[in-house]
Amino acid sequence: MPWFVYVLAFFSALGGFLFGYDTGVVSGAMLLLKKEMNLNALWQELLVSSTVGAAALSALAGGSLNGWLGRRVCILVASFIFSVGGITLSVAPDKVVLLVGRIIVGLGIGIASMTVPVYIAEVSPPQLRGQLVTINSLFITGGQFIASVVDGAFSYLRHNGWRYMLGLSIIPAVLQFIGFVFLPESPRWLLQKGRGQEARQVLTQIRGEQSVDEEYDTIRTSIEEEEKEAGGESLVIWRILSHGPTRRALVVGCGLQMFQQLSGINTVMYYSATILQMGGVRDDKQAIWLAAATSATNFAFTWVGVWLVERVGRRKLTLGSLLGTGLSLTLLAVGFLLSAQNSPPVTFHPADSQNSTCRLYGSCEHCMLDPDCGFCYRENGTSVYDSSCVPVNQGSTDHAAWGRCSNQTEAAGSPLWAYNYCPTSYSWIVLLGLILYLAFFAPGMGSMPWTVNSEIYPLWARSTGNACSAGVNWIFNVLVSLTFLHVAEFLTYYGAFFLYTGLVVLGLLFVLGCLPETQGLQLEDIENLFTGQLCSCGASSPSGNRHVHYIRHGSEFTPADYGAVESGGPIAYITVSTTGAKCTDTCSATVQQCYICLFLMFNLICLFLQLR
Ligand SMILES: O[C@H]1[C@H](O)[C@@H](O)[C@H](O)[C@@H](O)[C@H]1O
Repeated sequence: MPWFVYVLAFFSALGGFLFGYDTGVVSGAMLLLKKEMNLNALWQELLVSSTVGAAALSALAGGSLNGWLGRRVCILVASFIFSVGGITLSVAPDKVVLLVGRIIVGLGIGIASMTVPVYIAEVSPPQLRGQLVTINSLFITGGQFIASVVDGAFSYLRHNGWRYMLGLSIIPAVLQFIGFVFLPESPRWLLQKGRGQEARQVLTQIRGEQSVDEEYDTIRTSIEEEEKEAGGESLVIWRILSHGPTRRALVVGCGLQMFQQLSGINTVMYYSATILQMGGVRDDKQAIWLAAATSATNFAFTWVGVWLVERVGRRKLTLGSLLGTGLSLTLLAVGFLLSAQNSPPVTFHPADSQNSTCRLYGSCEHCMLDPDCGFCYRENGTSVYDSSCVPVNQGSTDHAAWGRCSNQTEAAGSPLWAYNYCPTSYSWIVLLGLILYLAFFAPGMGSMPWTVNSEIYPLWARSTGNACSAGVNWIFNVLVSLTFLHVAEFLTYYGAFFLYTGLVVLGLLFVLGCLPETQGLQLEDIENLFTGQLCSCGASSPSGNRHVHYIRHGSEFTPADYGAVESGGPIAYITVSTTGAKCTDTCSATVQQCYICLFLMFNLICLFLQLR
């Protein structure tokens, strides 16, 4: 395979790296920022979620930008925005400029997240496409990993450390910008815009020695057919919704992105430090480094996805991943449940706690679920004693508002402060669940939604389809990560993780019924997988869904006639048809499973509410 396609994949995947870096780096930067700029909870939330919110908006807008300006220009625009954002953040004199910088970076992330997979898919040969697009996911998790290491390294720099953390993203952004000044546009986009000559040149450049005539003709014919079929001047999104196969592809693409976020990946990523603290890691620095180990696990297992995607295919990889993710979430939930059931009681009621609500809680579990309270205790080996529930300091959650935990010292025998977690001896189950969760999630659900979305839409709908699905990903990202603490407050930690398990089960049914296998097919052939009913997609596979009819003078060939075809017998024509066979059976079974699942989830939630 010519090396040039790898160069293209590398430079475009730098967009994925920036996506991962900028979303990952903020947690460590926030630890320093909140002290240096005296940020209250609202400002901290604003600085974290403004980026994700801006990414959602720009991903949605990126669709028209992509169709209009092309993939290359969009990647150039995104890397320019990343550079401006990085510079703004690193020189920010106050929190308002910081907020502006975070919004600028978010705009870049949104455009990159929807353009890069499309560009890579369009320049890749079919047999390598899955692997090359999955490299983008590898760069996302790689960016998150490097961000956590940078966070760890600069956390020792009390003053201005955050400037380096946030500003370092300028390097890959500038590198990508310079690279794309010289790299070519997607040949498919060029052909769509009627720039056939340039498209042929680019294709020849990317494919090296190989002849490009066949590929060029396939793309051109399919664009001509698409134009006839999908024609009209109406809005692309409207054309997608009124054209059966693309509508189904959109449902599958958005559904996958939604379930990726609903399986709770970003609560696990953002709250890994809390989960690790439950595991007994109390030191801030140690927690930061262990959080780096969490993102390293996510990164390491994304490699497994890159390795497996062209071996087992997208469908099996996603199904296996969802199954493992569901089981690990159950383990996480059980770990939290056991910790809650064995939560240390409150044994000490300080005299000055009279008018605080914290004094009402009888155990650490209830105390830590209230964001205004924390648990102050002493420890003797594994047993907890002299424990109280007291208000947290509003300026920093590292201390109590008053009393023995308000002025912590490292001295032996001094009381310990736990905010957001409880000391427990079941934390190893939670840690094991966390590692297994990432090991199963990363290779499939972490990367396949991006990979599958880059290939399931016909060219005319590709930019808009990817914009919508990336937008859905970001919207659910905000929803899940912003609601986690409230969900945990209402359902407890174990309830929240049981809820994610239920959602993963729904995702499993969705993938089982709706995700076709796209491995090895030309981008132009994939639309055919969506011609049947939505729920029959799962029955399709590149070979399984194709029924070849050899027809001679109106009658079908028998296997005995096969030789006649090969020896040039009297064949009238051959049709290759894609079928949505067994739709009704699969469909009603899937619907039934969905109802049962919803019913079970409802029961589980009721049970937790009663348990509380
Ligand atoms: O595919 C990525 C990846 O799995 C990341 O770890 C996660 O933070 C993103 O939200 C997701 O889109």
